Amino acid sequence: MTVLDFATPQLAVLAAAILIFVLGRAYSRKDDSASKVLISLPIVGLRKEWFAWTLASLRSYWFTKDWAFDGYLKYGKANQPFIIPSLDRGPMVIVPPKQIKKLYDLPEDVLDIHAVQNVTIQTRWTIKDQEVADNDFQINVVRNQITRNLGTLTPVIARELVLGFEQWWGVNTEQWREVKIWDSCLKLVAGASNGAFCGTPLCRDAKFLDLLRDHGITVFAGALAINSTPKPFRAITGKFVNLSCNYYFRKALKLMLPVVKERLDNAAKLKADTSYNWTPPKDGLQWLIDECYASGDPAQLDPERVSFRLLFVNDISLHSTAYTAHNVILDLWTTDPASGVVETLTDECKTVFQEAGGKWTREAITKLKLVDSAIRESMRLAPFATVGLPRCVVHPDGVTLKSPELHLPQGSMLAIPIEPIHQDNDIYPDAKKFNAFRFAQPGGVTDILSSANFADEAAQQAPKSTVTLDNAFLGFGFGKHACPGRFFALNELKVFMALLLLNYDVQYMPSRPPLTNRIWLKYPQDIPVRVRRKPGTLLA
Ligand code: HEM
Repeated sequence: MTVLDFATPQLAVLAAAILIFVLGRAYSRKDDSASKVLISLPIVGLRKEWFAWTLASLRSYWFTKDWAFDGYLKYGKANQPFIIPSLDRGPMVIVPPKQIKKLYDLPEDVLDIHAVQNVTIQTRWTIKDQEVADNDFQINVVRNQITRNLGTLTPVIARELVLGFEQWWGVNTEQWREVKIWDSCLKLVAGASNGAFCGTPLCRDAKFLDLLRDHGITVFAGALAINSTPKPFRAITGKFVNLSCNYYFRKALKLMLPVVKERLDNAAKLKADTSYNWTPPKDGLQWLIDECYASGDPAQLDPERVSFRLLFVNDISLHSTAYTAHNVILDLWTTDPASGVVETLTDECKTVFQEAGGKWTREAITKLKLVDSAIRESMRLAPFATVGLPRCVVHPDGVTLKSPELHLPQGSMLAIPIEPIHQDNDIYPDAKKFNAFRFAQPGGVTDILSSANFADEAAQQAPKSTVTLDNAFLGFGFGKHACPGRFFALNELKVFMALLLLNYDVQYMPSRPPLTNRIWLKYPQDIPVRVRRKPGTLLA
């Protein structure tokens, strides 16, 4: 017997003891001054047991959704904030619906989003070029040029979606084809979005589109893994995630760099000589380059940095849009076929398309009111987070709420119970049901807003587009940091649905395939769906 053989059981016990202690310390919030005050709030999910916070944090991996609904019914609806432990974010103060407006309109120096976002996606490890995260003028491009130019971009998106559907869903009008719905939505959305972001050849390069998918998922899943690792060990997870993100970045860079360099070269020549024979394309990449020039900082024109900005816009837009498209498909083709919902939507698309002279333009797309309602309804039922929109109280004096009187100290992490609000029967009658036309009916919206919780909102009675924000529909966020890409996303989703409804049959599924819930996140399973091209179909 060697010394090692003898020592192994003792060493294992010692190592386990140290690990439990470190984990206990890491997840324990007792030393945290913010937590001391917050502990006075009701906590859902915490048991009276040893290492209570550690164990509750670990359980949050499976039970966050249950806790959010329990706490919402017990406290949130009575306008009482409550806490749920969370593996990756520590104790989260769940804001009751009536307090959302007051809190989420507070200035940045009181309630911060940037530091929280940097932690949420662990920019230190996931974003190779920190300048892209810190000086994020790609957001301006989304908010301004991309949104203002939807007229130019809509035919491009339609063209790429037609090609994408033909490639991934096929053109056979006789035989059904099985497609993995999540992956095919990712491919379709990546191609269409990049038609608008950077045009051909990249938007048709299947390898590039897969890399966008892989980089995005590595950033988000990697960040979740880092945040779920006890603090003393985060650098280990971080390094691993960093290597994975860089691997996909390098591969995507190889494909992006020649395109970006050519653009920068042409843009520089045009700047130097206005008679230079080149018309700048109207797309996201070109507007990014314009912003780089506008910054007055030559370092922004580095081709690798510009490429990373393009990749970053994909990171923040691809999965959320594909997730929504995938949910709308699952919601529509699990409605009762006898309800005629799919046929009504198809008729709307046919009428609008014919009136527009057989072309999908921005103007035509805005007329698809029923499709818009179906998308908003699907986003209501399946937001990507059970509790989301995290913010941190950063002001040294904290934040004091009135009725009920409550002080939230500096360091408090806030989040909104998105799914419980979206599924509250007092706000949305028959809330668990997918009612595709709920938001197209003025009466339906009035009923929602005149519910007891939202009586102060009852004035807004018009039917609501998916891009309209309110504190009972949080799919695109709320307040000044609500999604600036929502106009682009909705426009793209409507083109997507119109092309699908006009050109493909989808086989009805017996029941709505469930989403997977892990911590606060909801994500799709890659369900096979049977599709077939309609004969004599209308394309773009
Ligand atoms: C259906 C698709 C989408 C969904 C569900 C979605 C959802 C959201 C949500 C909920 C937020 C707010 C996060 C918070 O307050 O903490 C957000 C922010 C953001 N989204 Fe989207 N998004 C979508 C598509 C897009 C697209 C297509 C783009 C870009 C073209 C985009 C760009 C952004 C940016 C830049 C922010 C950060 C805004 C800021 O920090 O001020 N999103 N998105």
